[in-house]
Amino acid sequence: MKIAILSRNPRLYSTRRIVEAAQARHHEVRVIDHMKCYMDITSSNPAIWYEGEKLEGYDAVIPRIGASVTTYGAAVIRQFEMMGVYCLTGSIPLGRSRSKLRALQLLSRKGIGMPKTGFAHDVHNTRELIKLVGGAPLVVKLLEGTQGRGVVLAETIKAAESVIDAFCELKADFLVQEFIKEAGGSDVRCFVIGRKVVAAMERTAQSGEFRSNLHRGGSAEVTKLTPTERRTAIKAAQAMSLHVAGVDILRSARGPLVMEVNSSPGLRGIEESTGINVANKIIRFVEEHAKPLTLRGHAKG
Ligand SMILES: Nc1ncnc2c1ncn2[C@@H]1O[C@H](COP(=O)(O)OP(=O)(O)OP(=O)(O)O)[C@@H](O)[C@H]1O
Ligand SMILES: [Mg+2]
Ligand SMILES: [Mg+2]
Repeated sequence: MKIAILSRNPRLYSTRRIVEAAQARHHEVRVIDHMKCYMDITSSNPAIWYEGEKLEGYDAVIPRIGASVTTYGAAVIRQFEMMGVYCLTGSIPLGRSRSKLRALQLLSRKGIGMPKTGFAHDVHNTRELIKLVGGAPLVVKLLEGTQGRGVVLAETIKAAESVIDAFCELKADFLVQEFIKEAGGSDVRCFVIGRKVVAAMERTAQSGEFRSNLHRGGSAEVTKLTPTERRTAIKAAQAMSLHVAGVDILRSARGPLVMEVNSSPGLRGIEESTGINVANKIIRFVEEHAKPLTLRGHAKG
C-alpha cells in the first residue's frame, strides 16, 4: 500500500515508529507535513499539493495532528476524504475529540461514566456552579490546556471560587469537575484500535502532585484492565467514531470514569511501559480497513 502519515515532524517517536512499522510490512510510506499542504477546494476533482507535487495514488492516510493545528489539519483530512482516500482518523472524529465540551457531551449522551462535570464561560453565581458538581474539593480545567497545564485542584470552596473568578476574568472557557480522590493521583491510558484495547498503562503522579501526566513528571507502568474498564474504553472510542484512540480513565469507587479521549495518542509511553508493538497494530488495522483505490468510488465530503 501507499501510505501517507500526516505529521509535522518525522523525527517524533510516534511518527518514526509508524514509519518503521509500515516499512516492516513492505508498504510505501511517506511523512507529509499537513501544514505545508495546499489544496484547490473549488475544483470538481479535489486534489492536494505538497512542495509543488500533486499527491496521488495514496491508499491510506494516518493523521497525527497536533492540538494547535486542528482546524487546518482537519481540512487536509477532509480533502483526502473527498478524494476517496481512507483516513484512519476522520475529520469529524478529530474535531469532536479536540473540543472537550463536545467530546464530554457525546460521551454523556452515550451513557459512559465520567466525573460529574460542569461547563462555563462567564458565571454569575460561582457558588451555584460549585454546588452543581458536589462542592469542594474540585478540579477546574481550562479548555485549551494540554499536558496538565491549566488543570487546578481546589481543595476548598473558597479556593474554587477564586480560581473560577480568575478564569472568568480571563474570558476563557473552563470546566469544573468532581475530584476523584480514590484515583490516588493515577489514571489509566487505554490504547484502543478498532474494537480492542491493545495496550494499557497506569500513570501515577509524582508525590505532592495529583496530575499524572508524564510531562508533569508522572511515571507509567503496565496495568491489567477489568472487563468493565475495557468495555468503557471501547465504548468511549466508538462514541467519538475514532478507530485509534487513547482513552484516559480514572479508577473510582463507582467504576471507571472517562476523563478524555485522545485522537493522536502518543506511542512512546505506551510502547515503552508495555513492550507492545502498538505501531505494528495500527498498520495491521489500516491494512484490513483501507481498500485498494480501484475498489472505491469517490467519497462525499
Ligand atoms: N476529576 C479529576 N479527579 C482526579 N484527578 C484528575 C481529575 N481530572 C484530572 N485529573 C488528573 O489531572 C491530570 C490532567 O488532567 P486532564 O487530562 O484533564 O488535562 P490535560 O492532561 O491537561 O489535558 P490533555 O490530556 O488534553 O493534554 C489527569 O491525567 C489526572 O491525573
Ligand atoms: Mg490528560
Ligand atoms: Mg488529551
